[in-house]
Amino acid sequence: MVYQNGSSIRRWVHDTDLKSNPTKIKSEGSRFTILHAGCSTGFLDGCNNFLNSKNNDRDYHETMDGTNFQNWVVNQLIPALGKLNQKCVVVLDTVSYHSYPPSNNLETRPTLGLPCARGAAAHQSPKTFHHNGTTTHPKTVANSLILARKYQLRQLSHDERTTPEGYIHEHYSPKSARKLPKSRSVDEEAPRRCPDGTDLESLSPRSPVPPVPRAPPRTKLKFSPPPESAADRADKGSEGATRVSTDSTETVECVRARGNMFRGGMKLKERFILGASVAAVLFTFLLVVDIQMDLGMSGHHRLVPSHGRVKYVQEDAAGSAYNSFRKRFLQKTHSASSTNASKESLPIEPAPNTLKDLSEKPASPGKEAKEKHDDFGDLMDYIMLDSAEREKHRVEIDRVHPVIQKSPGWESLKVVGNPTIGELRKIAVRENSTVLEKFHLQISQHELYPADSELVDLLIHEMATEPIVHVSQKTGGTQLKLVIDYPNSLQALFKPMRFPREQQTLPNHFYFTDFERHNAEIAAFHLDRLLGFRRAMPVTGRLLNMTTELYQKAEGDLLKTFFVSPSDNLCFHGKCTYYCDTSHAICGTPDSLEGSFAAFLPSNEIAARKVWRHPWRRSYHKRRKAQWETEDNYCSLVREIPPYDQGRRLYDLMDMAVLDFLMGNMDRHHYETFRLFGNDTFPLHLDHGRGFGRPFHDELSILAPILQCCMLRQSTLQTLMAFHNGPTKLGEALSQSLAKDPVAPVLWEPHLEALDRRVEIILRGIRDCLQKGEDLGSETGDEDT
Ligand SMILES: Nc1ncnc2c1ncn2[C@@H]1O[C@H](COP(=O)(O)OP(=O)(O)OP(=O)(O)O)[C@@H](O)[C@H]1O
Ligand SMILES: [Mn+2]
Repeated sequence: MVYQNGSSIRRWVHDTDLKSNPTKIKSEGSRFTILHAGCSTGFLDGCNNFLNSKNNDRDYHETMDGTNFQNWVVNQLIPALGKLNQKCVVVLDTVSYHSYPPSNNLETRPTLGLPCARGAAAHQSPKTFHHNGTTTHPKTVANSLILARKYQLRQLSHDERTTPEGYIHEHYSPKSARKLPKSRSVDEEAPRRCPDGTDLESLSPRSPVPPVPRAPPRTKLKFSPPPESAADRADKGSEGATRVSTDSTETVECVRARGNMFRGGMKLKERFILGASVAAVLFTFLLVVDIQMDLGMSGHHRLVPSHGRVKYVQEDAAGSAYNSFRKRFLQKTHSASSTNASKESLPIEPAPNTLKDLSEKPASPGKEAKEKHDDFGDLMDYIMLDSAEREKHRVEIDRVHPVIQKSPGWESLKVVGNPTIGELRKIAVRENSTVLEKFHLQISQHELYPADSELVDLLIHEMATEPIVHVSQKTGGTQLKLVIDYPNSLQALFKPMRFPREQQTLPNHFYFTDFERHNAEIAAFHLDRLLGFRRAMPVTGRLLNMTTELYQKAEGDLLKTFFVSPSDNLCFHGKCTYYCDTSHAICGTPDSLEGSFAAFLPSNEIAARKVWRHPWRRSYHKRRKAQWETEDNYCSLVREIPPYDQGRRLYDLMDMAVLDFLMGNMDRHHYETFRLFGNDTFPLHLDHGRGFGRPFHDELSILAPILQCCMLRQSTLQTLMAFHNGPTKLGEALSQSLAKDPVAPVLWEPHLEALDRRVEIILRGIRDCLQKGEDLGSETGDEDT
């Protein structure tokens, strides 16, 4: 069936088309049913039959019925087959109108259309598919190729109707979806006979067809989780193929026995080969489609063959410091996490009247906090060792690389050999250079700004207070972002507030379907600075007057998307790949709107950026796992590949993992560096909108780089230890830093508490790495941790 305007419910979405909005098709238009026959050389001439549907209620039986089908067979198919001048096998599925007149009684139904084409399918029990969530329509279970294919298409299209944002665009009955087309076990019991009851054997005086080898009946096939592997699919496919060949064989026999329309002298072997090759071609097609659709959201990575076989995580895999830490961690915090889980179960916490109320509440996990403070003295001792002693320790524990590393000399490089953009581009700071220009020119190979930078505060102040002169939409990325122009070429990237601070990640949302939070962008900048990374552009919050500062400064397409909501709030939705429609509009109260303003990065002319795929990127597919989740020694693979094989980059990824773990950001798919600094430069910390979503849950998998590689930059470890041992804990420090922001309090209190808890978890992970080394003597094949 084809819909005039495409179907809003059933759609094939190509990988490259994933960003388009499947809900866009509002009206499907007329529906056409196309009847055709094809073979290895293409569609048969004169076999096309286009039926304009009588209704649009998705039940095509109003249009397509036994009469139409028989007319088509008699008037089009048979003459077309005749013209071929060779013997043919016709493969059909088991829908009711292939037998005429239609009858629900499968056993007694006369088969006037194509007498024997139904094969043994009629003996199987009916199966229920759900259409459109409302009607239930009984069909026979697929045992022919075409129905087997239909089944798989449904399975695929269900997956792919899920946008990268995870929304499913059709009501889909998981019950029916999870049922596999029944295996041949039913057929095997059924006598080999034609559907009208005639015994096939009795019809055929010749020796019976030799049994076709079949795949052994599958005991159980899993769908999700764990994800269906390529091997599963291959199995399933071969099963389908076998079934088809069997059916075709039976069909051929019936046809021959009756001397019916397909009388001919084609050898049985040829027929079998023909049937099997048709099945193989279709199966290959299905597999290709499956692979294409399941590719990630973007591009390929040298580490990951795009359609590489998905392996399952082996919990006890050798070399998996990450898994062992996770196990130990989960054991230790089992009781604590159950209380957290209950807090999490509410999508939105009953918000306290004000955030102040909340901070006055006694801290809930007090009991644990009162436990003896672990100062991680052992880690401190390790830090104190000189390199010779560390080397000794390293040899003692048979480790191939040090856990904690003074970064290869880059701290000293910061002073010497740390060129700035201004120096490399030979652009001097002028008297009348703007603050943002000055900021851009001082960005250096190793950091965005020095610890004592005055420009950062100036920049933040300007972005928060300067008048807005122009507003336009930023292209790129998936969410709505605005480019804000101020006087003196100051520019900022604006992300609007969409949800209240207390809004948590919805329990059933994936990280890639999580909300974007403007306050996370602000807090991430402050956190990055506190941790001494200085790899995030300065961000400030600001309360806008939507009428005067957005609406009046916007133009063109953006302007057209402004409207007044039923509650008289001013709203707009802009144009973007997702969430840019009326139902995802950004609304003021009535026209004040909060947002984050990030200082704009230097233009491409001054400092172009290179985009890198993050080696520990998640799969962005709800059932697929990424390679790092399944590969025992993933880190050693990464270590071999430039730029991770030398210099600072791998240590920088560990830092990024620290930052992301602290704020619970799982959305680190790519990162960017400035090209002009080469490879030995820092990755920019950009895009933190999905951080700070689950304050009661600590997502250990974000620490995978650190725990799999067992490495951390020493300066980062020292910073974490300093926050852990006080006097000022990280949560407190962040709270103080954020207090100056115009939209303070920026974070909901539980996020600040989470920070201190997470600092300790990182330290425990590092300790685990060091200690695990000592256990190595008793374990085999674990040298790499
Ligand atoms: N401060 C900035 N100044 C200029 N460009 C920026 C800035 N921050 C980000 N960008 C650019 O805009 C792109 C999109 O930004 P960002 O990743 O924050 O948005 P997003 O909608 O979350 O994107 P995605 O959906 O790809 O995660 C970035 O890849 C980056 O190249
Ligand atoms: Mn993003």
